[in-house]
Amino acid sequence: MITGAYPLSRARRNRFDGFTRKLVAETTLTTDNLIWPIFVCDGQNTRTQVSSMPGVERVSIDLLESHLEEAVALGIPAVALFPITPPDIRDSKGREATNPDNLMCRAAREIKRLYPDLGLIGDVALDPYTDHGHDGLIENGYVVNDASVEILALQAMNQAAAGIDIIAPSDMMDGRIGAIRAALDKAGYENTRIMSYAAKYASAFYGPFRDALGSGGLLKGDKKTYQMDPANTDEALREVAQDLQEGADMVMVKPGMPYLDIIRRVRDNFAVPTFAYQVSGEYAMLMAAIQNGWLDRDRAILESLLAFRRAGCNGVLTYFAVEAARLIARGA
Ligand SMILES: NCc1[nH]cc(CCC(=O)O)c1CC(=O)O
Ligand SMILES: [Mg+2]
Repeated sequence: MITGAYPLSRARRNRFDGFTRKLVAETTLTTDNLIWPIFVCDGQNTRTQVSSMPGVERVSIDLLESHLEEAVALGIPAVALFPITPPDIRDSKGREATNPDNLMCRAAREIKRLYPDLGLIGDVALDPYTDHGHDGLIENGYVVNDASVEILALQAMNQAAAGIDIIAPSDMMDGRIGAIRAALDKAGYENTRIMSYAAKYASAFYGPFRDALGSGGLLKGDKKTYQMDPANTDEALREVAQDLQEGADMVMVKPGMPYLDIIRRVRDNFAVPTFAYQVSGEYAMLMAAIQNGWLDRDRAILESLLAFRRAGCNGVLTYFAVEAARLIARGA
């Protein structure tokens, strides 16, 4: 550490001009760091807006080619798929999750056909498929662990068979990473990666996502018996340690911006590929201020994403992915 006293040391010298600022920058945000979550819906030529997420759309499979074209051209490495299951297909056990022709699998096969080099991340949890909106099975009003894990492993295999490259369990059941890893390996999918939502908090910031999926109105109660308490930080390290031990290749912290401290601790303690999800509520919050003219759009987007890199993330799942990639391409 240089401690030379003023006036010999002037911190502002390295901020004097643009090229010097670039030379001394400690972190960068590139398009390689961006993962784009997309919502896929049933039907033909169907495109609907998510009202609480201005600019975010649900699109039917036949529109995926044009929907993804720019993202692919800009070099976004991967997309995360979220299916909108029609209410009449949901049931108490989330059976649709294991249907090889469900929306997620059909979308995955189509995207692989159209864009074979685009990485596909599949969310594993039962909430898009259950009529109660929970991520697992319910017995006597409680989301049960081990029986849920059995179905989640089948769901993961179903996705791997459809061409999903990275399985991303977001359910927060105990032991699901080990069960999924064992099931994948046994079925010959030993190179299918697992990005674990290892430290996922019971957060108010998922509200707009649940609107997008149509699971918000269905959800009975809350997810506090399986998602983490926002008060906790040591517990996040134990969750990550366990998932790594069970075979996770990458870990995720979620939500993002209110949990940058967790990201930094995970990075420092484990030095493994670490991701964060800038969730729907964060997007809604930023967009609301941007639309009001209260924040400068381009700068707010890029600064919010750079913060994840500074906190130690390899990459970020963000609804701003395409917008950010455009800005990066322009050299903003
Ligand atoms: N397994 C559900 C899931 N997967 C991703 C999100 C939230 C993503 C977002 O808010 O953008 C959620 C919501 C929840 O746990 O209720
Ligand atoms: Mg866990």
